[in-house]
Amino acid sequence: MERAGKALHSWSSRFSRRTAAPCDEEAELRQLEAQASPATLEALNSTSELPADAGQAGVHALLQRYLAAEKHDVHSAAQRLEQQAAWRRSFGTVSLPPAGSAHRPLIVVAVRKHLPPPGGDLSELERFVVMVLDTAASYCWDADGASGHQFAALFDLRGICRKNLHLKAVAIIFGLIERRTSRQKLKFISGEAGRATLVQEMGADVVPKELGGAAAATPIEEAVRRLPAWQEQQRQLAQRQGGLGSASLQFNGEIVMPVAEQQQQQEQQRQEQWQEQQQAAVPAAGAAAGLAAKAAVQTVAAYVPAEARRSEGRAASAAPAAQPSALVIVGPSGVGKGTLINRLMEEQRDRFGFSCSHTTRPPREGEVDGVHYHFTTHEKMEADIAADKFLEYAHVHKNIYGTSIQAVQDVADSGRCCVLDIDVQGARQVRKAPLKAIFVFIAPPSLEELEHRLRGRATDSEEQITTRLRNAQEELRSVEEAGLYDYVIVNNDLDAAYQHLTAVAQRCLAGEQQGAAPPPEQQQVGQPAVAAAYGLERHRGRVALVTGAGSGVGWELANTLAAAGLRVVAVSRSKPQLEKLQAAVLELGVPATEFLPVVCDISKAAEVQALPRIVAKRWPGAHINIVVNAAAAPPVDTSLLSGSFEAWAESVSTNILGTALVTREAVADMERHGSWGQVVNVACAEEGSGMHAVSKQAACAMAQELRLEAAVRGVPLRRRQPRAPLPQAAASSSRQPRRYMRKTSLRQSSSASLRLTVWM
Ligand SMILES: Nc1nc2c(ncn2[C@@H]2O[C@H](COP(=O)(O)OP(=O)(O)O)[C@@H](O)[C@H]2O)c(=O)[nH]1
Ligand SMILES: Nc1ncnc2c1ncn2[C@@H]1O[C@H](COP(=O)(O)OP(=O)(O)O)[C@@H](O)[C@H]1O
Repeated sequence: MERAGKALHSWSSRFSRRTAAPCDEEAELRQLEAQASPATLEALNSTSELPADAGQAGVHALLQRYLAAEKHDVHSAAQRLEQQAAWRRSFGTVSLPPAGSAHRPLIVVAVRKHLPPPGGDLSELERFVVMVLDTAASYCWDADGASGHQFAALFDLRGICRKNLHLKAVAIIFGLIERRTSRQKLKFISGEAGRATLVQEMGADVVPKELGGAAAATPIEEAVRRLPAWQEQQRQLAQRQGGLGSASLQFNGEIVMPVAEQQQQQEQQRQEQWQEQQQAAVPAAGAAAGLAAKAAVQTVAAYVPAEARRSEGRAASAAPAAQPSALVIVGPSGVGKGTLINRLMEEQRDRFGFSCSHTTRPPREGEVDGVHYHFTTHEKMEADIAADKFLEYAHVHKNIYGTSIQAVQDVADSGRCCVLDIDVQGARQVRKAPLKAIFVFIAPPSLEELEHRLRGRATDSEEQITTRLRNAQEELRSVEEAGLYDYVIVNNDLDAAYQHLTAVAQRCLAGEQQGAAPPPEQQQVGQPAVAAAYGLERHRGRVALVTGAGSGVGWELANTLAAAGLRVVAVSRSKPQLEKLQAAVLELGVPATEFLPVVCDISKAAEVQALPRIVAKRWPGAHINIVVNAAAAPPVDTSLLSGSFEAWAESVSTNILGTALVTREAVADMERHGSWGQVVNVACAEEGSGMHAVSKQAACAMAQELRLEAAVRGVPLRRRQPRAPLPQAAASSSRQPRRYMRKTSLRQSSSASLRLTVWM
């Protein structure tokens, strides 16, 4: 409050210094207030332009700003004020779910051409988006976790097209969203199917009518005023219903974005066509070498994503378009997993099949062998485990439980989505296995309620209940494990929990896979001697993305890295060049599964953003480890005095912006996976002339900026000399190899979730 007051004071005093002639401010203010509509004045109280708690003084300071902007013409200031207010009202809506609904409130921001108000400045837009996100965030991280409210923000981009695109405004919005949300929480929705998913996931009572729901939406500014009362009402309701007992169960909300459909579809189609061609071209013999040779991989092959199966030499046509992902349900005993799963099975038996586990625990009354469990003995189970028959197994509540590979295979063979009910230890193992799956943790509203349900079920002895409750506390803590679960569903109201579960289950049917599975064990390929020659041994099996791979240094580096046994993503605008490179790489004996050529224009954000997805699709569980920025526009016609504007623009957009885009997306991919990596910028400050030289100097300066930004994020910097010069192959290009690289390393000091090395 005090800080807000000070900020306001300094802001308004700055303003008063800028005011031209002294005038009767009081009288002007009164006139302006008289001319403005009461609704507009009322809305100013909660405007995002003011620091919180700015009060009446803040509103007056704001009105003074309008007066100053209109050179103290009260009538114009009033008009401008109304214009701004109308713009703000049109900006978006909030729909608050009715009391007792399990759905989260939805903020819908309509992104349109007139994003900034007529003549308005972009900083207001920035403040507005911040307010929307902050409102969403503050409710996501609800202080005591009692109400468990989560907001979702939906940025409706359907009104945007090439003709009316206000690029800077959209860039501001995306920048702010990216900084304030984890990408896992960001979803892109498009088309009719997307809309249906939106209604299903968010609930018809919060999705506005125009998006297919049934909610009446309120303008954002008005809803913001109603929020405290609404939240209080929900909190009281939650308290009456028992509340969410464990603070550890808080998790944040999601940002949902419908994107300009056409653009997304085109981009997707282009990438998919290319990928299809590449995958069809994979020769069977070489491909098999690239697959993990674990028993589980071969046996649950139906779950290995289609592209990997194709590369095993099976007929592509034999595989359905989207193999469902498995649905892994985890949660403490008595939370309601069985109840939820049974309902899913009853309602959608033709789509979902239960993986019947093995257990050494004796059957409960009514349990049927081969239906609820395969009941077995310790000896038999241990022998089967030793014989590698299990995908996972664990000692739970003093018994052994396990999922046999056969159980999953049986369901997969029937073409249905396989549902697993397993404990936390089992979930960790399945995460590491190459099984395409979505992981859901079912949480109780409170430990008391859990105990109540366990006793109410009347299937366990007092001793068993005590063991199960003790274990439950440990199991609940697993919710915080990074990358373990994709969704947490609190089973308070059974119908609401079931509705959430079915929404997730639909994603399984669509073959979606989420989360950050660690890379499966990889068979080492490539030539150890090549790797050793360039000091690349420790990078073998890692994913290196090389831009500018169609020619020159990029070509040579892609070639060499692939030969050394790295998985190479070769990026170029030229498909014919990539085809030639692919042929050359395969000739070196590199398995086709380890080389992924991608046609991509690195100066186009949408295309670059697709790269991590393409990598994950080709190598499930893997992500970009190394990025080599070797792309550069041709240094032709770039003279500063006589060159063409088009050539300058190409130099800047490829050499500077493209390099920055690829770096940002690659580092984000590393960060998402809590992993370390390298960024290699192939640049030399003294290279070329004209705009080309300027762009290369800028690429060098980028290293310094990267270090600064990384330092701000708490990633300390350490300079290091390169251990090895550029691969010899690169030396064959016209430049001296050593001058291409200056290497700097960034390391996180403690609890390293991100270690980043920058080479320049
Ligand atoms: N790891 C693993 N856990 C399992 C498997 N089958 C069941 N479980 C877990 O074992 C725990 C005890 O299951 P159960 O004896 O049926 O008791 P309930 O959960 O209280 O109904 C639960 O957490 C189950 O999710 C399995 O195949 N593997
Ligand atoms: N949302 C809920 N509200 C109240 N009781 C529930 C709810 N969900 C499940 N139950 C009850 O809790 C008990 C335990 O459920 P169960 O499905 O056996 O749990 P789990 O399979 O996770 O051990 C059952 O008696 C079930 O009817």
